[in-house]
Amino acid sequence: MIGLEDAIVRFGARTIIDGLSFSVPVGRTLAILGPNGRGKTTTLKAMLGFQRLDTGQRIAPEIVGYVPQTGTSNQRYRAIDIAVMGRAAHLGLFGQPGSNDFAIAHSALEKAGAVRFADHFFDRLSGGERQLVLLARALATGSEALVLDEPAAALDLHNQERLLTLLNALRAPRDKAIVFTTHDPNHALTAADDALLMMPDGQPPLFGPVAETITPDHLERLYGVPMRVVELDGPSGETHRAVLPAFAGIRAA
Ligand SMILES: Nc1ncnc2c1ncn2[C@@H]1O[C@H](COP(=O)(O)OP(=O)(O)OP(=O)(O)O)[C@@H](O)[C@H]1O
Repeated sequence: MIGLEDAIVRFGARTIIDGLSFSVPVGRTLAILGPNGRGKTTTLKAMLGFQRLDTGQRIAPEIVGYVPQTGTSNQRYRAIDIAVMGRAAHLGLFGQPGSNDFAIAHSALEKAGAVRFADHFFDRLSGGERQLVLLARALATGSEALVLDEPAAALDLHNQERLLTLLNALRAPRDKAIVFTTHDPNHALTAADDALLMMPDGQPPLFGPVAETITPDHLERLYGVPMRVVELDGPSGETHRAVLPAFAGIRAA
């Protein structure tokens, strides 16, 4: 289980998180959505214990797999070395990773679809490739909780589809609590059970199953953009619901 209970976070005079409560049990996936600067990353950091709470409590297991937003790195580590860092919490203060830790890291790179650049230097990888390596590091922790900050942000459409397939593969055994942030409501519809909508202008957040939270009305309030629902045929004939901003229909000048 991972989440927050009555959490308040203030930066100076600004209250970014105001009495937020939600929890994600093992077996469920939560998508967090909200406008830029609303507090999604701050919420993840609060859950991870990287951000101090003014009041309230974090709920989290001792080890959490965390995939931060991709940053740059000038450290000359290979992808496999980054993945094996996920084992750090199991090694003790001066412990060195052994062959078992490297085997776990290698298998995590395989799961994340990043094994082909296991021996490449991290700082030479593209933003999307780095994100896959950081996902492997999170998987290598073996934690029952996985927290991903905008995992699709640097990915092209093909790799977004791969990431969503991967998130669903991680979700399928129902043995992890998974939390990810996204700016695309369709990612929530595709790969999450629940959604937390961090509404603007001091409005209370909405938390619940995606079928009840990812609706045009709520999304219009969330982003201030008119939204439409479209029904799409899936590969095996089933119907999928997708949401589109109305600007997707704007005629080009
Ligand atoms: N350590 C800090 N000190 C002061 N202000 C901060 C700090 N960290 C974040 N903020 C501010 O808190 C607000 C929320 O930031 P946060 O990164 O959580 O937003 P976000 O919803 O993840 O945004 P985005 O969608 O743009 O990534 C922003 O206005 C940010 O500038």
